[in-house]
Amino acid sequence: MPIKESELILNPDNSIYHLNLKPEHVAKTIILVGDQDRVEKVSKYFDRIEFKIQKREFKTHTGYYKKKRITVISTGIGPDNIDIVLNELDALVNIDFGTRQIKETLTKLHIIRIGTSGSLQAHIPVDTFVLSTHGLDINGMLHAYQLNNINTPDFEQAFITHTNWSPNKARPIIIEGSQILRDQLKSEQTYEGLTATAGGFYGPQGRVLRLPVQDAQLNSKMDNFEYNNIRISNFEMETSAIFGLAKLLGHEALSLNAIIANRATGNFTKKPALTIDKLIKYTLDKLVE
Ligand SMILES: O=P(O)(O)O[C@H]1O[C@H](CO)[C@@H](O)[C@H]1O
Ligand SMILES: O=c1cc[nH]c(=O)[nH]1
Repeated sequence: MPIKESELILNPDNSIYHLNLKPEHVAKTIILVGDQDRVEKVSKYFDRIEFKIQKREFKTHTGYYKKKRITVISTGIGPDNIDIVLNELDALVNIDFGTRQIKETLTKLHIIRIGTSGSLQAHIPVDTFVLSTHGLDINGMLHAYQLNNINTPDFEQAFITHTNWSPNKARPIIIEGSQILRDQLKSEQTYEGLTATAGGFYGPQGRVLRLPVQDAQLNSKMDNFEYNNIRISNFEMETSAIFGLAKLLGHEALSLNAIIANRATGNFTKKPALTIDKLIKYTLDKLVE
């Protein structure tokens, strides 16, 4: 059965609804960034840019870095946007837009997030890089899908018990990132850890300006949680959603974050642009090693 027009939505030019891309516009290696202004900060290092487009917060540049074809796309902020970007990217490579049928031979994408994040550990200072071995999903988006054993129930239960997680909030889900990409992208320059992905920047990450949060102790409970020598390293808003959807759809995904805030010590970087630029260059060079 062809997928209905209301479900697989194509624009009049046959590009996919939000990303505005056609299948020939995407490389098999995808870099995802949150901020649309970060797309140029990646593609300025390309030897050649073959395609550029933007719709809403979703800006795409495809080009070549040292002979490797790479697409860089901005996702905007949050796991809800990751639902759009991952589903549309997968459709671009794995659904025939002419017949509206799933292709018989599926294409596996390599998806790498280059983000910014707040460290939860005093020993992971600002201006360092964290590579996420796992994503801790506390925002709930992935519960819309059949998780098909991609998660780790014992690890999740240990976290729920340790934090006395409120049953009124979405059940936490823990998903491992790609081992292939981890081996490719790690080095002595990267800290490794479990990255918590929240559905908001303030209350959902324990920040208090004027509104009290449901559990004022949650961040300190998170920073001393440990399971099989894995600790929660950092907070941001996309990684677990990328890991979950990539795994369900059969893609490899990893996440690298520049640490711009340290929540344990309360400080914020004085040089966010420089640190992000270093992470971009680090990632591009690792991808072509
Ligand atoms: O800098 P990006 O990649 O957007 O990532 C982080 O910054 C945003 C919040 O300021 C969230 O998207 C968070 O995940
Ligand atoms: O603390 C932080 C810093 C960047 N992005 C986040 O989501 N949280």
